[in-house]
Amino acid sequence: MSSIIALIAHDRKKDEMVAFAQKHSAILSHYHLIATGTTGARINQATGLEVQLMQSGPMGGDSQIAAQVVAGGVTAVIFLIDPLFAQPHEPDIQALLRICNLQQTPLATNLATAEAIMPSLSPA
Ligand SMILES: O=C(CO)COP(=O)(O)O
Repeated sequence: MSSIIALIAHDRKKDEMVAFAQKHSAILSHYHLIATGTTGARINQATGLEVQLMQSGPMGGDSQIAAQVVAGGVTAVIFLIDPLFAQPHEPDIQALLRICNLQQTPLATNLATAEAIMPSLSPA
């Protein structure tokens, strides 16, 4: 049974992610949440939601989430990407995007898409 949601946000998107998690905390609370380190800590502080923390993105957190997608059980990845800022770990980011596409895992890389897929994640 798929029951994991992964949450990731680049630095200049973290406030957006926190607001998103607050808005949708009722839905998110039904899932096992995993997140890159800093994003997950911010979400936990702001919402009280339990979040399994991976490494920070630049330290391999995106790769850990990619491995979880391969392992199975990830219902969706919400990854708020900063399109205006180069990341030192760009290869890891591209690998995560590729793995999601390979595995047919729903992947939102901007807030508009994240909002659009949330109704489909609402538990019956
Ligand atoms: O860099 C990231 C994703 O590529 C996010 O990592 P943090 O949540 O640790 O800042």
